[in-house]
Amino acid sequence: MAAVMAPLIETRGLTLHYGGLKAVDGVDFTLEAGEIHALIGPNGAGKTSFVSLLSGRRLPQSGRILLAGEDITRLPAQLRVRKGIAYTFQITSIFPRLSVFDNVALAVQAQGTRDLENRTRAALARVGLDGLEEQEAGTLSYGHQRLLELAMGLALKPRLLILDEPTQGLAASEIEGFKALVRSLVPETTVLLIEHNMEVVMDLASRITVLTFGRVLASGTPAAIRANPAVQEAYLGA
Ligand SMILES: Nc1ncnc2c1ncn2[C@@H]1O[C@H](COP(=O)(O)OP(=O)(O)OP(=O)(O)O)[C@@H](O)[C@H]1O
Repeated sequence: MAAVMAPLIETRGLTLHYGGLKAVDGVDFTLEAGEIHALIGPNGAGKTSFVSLLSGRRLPQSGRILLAGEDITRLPAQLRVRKGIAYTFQITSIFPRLSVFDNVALAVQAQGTRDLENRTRAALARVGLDGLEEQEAGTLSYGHQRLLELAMGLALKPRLLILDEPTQGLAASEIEGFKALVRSLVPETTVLLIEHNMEVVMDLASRITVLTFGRVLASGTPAAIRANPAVQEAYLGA
C-alpha cells in the first residue's frame, strides 16, 4: 500500500482563550506541503493568535498541533524553529544599529554557526538585498526592512514560513516584487500568509482559510472562497 503523506501542519480542536475571550475556538486546519495558504478574516478574528500557536509563541488551552504527523503542541518555540517553522519577525525585532548582514547572521546563528557567511549572503540575495550588506538596518527604507525580515526567516531554511501581513505598508511596485518572491519559494517552502490585501490573497494563494470569531468559517480554493455566500456576508462585503 502506498504511504499517505501526512499534511505539513494539522490542527485539531485548537483553542486559545485570553481570560474569557476565545481568540481561537476549536480550529481544525490542514496545511498541505508546498502550498501557499492564506489566512484571512476581519480584524480580531484570531489570525495572529492562531499562528502564534503554530510558532509556539503561545500555548493552547486545548487541542493539538501536528507537524508532518508529529505532535508539537507543547514544543517550545525555539525547537519548532529547528524543526523548520519560521515566523517572520515583526519589524521591531530588527536591530536597527546593526548591519543588514549582521541581522541575518544573528538569525542564522540560532541554528549554529556552520556556513554562517554563505547562508547569510544567500538569504540576502534571495530577497534582493545583496549589495546592502554593510548598511545599518535602521537606515533601510520600510520596504527593504520588510525584505530584511523575510531574509531573516528564509535564512533558517524553513519548511514552513509564516508571514504576518507582509505587504502592509509596501508600495504597489514593492508588492509585485514580493508576490514574485513568494511564488519562487514554493514548493520547497510551504507558505502560510496572513494578509488583508485581497488582491494579493487571490493572486498568490492556492488555498484560503477564513476565520471569524476564532472559528473556521470556510476553507477552499480562491474561486470557492470568493463564491461562498457566508464569506461574502462576513468578510468580503460583496
Ligand atoms: N494578548 C492578548 N490579551 C487579550 N486579548 C487579546 C490578546 N491578543 C489578542 N487578543 C484578542 O483576541 C482576539 C483575536 O486577536 P488576533 O490579534 O489574534 O486577531 P487577528 O485576526 O490577527 O486581528 P488583526 O487582523 O486585527 O491583526 C481579539 O479580540 C483581540 O482583541
